[in-house]
Amino acid sequence: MSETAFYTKDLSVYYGEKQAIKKISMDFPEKKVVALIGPSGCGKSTFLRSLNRMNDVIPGVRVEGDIWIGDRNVNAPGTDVVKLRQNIGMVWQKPNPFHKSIYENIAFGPRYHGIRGKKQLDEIVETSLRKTALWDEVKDRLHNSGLALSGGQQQRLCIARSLAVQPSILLMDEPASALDPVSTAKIEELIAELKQDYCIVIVTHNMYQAARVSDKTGFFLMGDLVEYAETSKIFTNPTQRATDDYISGRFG
Ligand SMILES: Nc1ncnc2c1ncn2[C@@H]1O[C@H](COP(=O)(O)OP(=O)(O)OP(=O)(O)O)[C@@H](O)[C@H]1O
Repeated sequence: MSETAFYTKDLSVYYGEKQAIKKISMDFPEKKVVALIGPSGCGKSTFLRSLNRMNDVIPGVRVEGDIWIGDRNVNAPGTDVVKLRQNIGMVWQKPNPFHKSIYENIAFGPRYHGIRGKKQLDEIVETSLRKTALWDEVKDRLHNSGLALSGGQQQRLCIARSLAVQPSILLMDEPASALDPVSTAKIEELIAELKQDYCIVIVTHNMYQAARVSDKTGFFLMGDLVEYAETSKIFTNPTQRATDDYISGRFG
């Protein structure tokens, strides 16, 4: 049995009057991958973004309920959101490196959090790039722009950038949907490696991908969490009719 990395309790998210997430309670184990699946508009991304308070920046959003990491409630008013996002990293659908060198993309976060020594920053850059299997591909051009990399490399750079500030949880919103099949396979391999050290939550439209990379899967429908179980169970023997209909392609 894994320890719980964090969990939500009755988490609801509203856009104005519209309730997009309905009282979701869900636990996320350490060193496991959890996939969030469901048809377009069911609330997967809204739920994911609420986990590190990214929804705070969207006007008109209201959040109710709790997110607990140990004995700290992410939604408590006194939460330091910068520290929170250091601990809960985020990778978006489209790779979004800074308009900076490969080195600076990685060093930016640690420097922001107070690390100044060149030797230490060099080490963080190398370790982060090694963790995302990019080091050998870029070690001779660390001072070239991150934007000169291929799409797949840019996405791995963005993952490396998240890792550089030593998170314990990584949120990934369709991290491979903008990539070609070879780059997608590399991201999936990387997820399998990274889960040795991190709790990973991934939103994906691709059910094969959910089945390949995740240990647990949650099926969302119209803001509800319909079913949440081991991935093998969800894909072979779901208990809910709606889950069965979705995974067998009868809707969505
Ligand atoms: N900024 C916003 N303002 C108002 N409503 C929004 C906003 N973002 C999302 N919604 C609505 O909230 C609901 C959930 O959207 P969300 O993007 O979380 O779903 P999703 O399952 O991630 O969809 P997709 O798979 O298409 O990305 C949808 O009805 C959507 O229209």
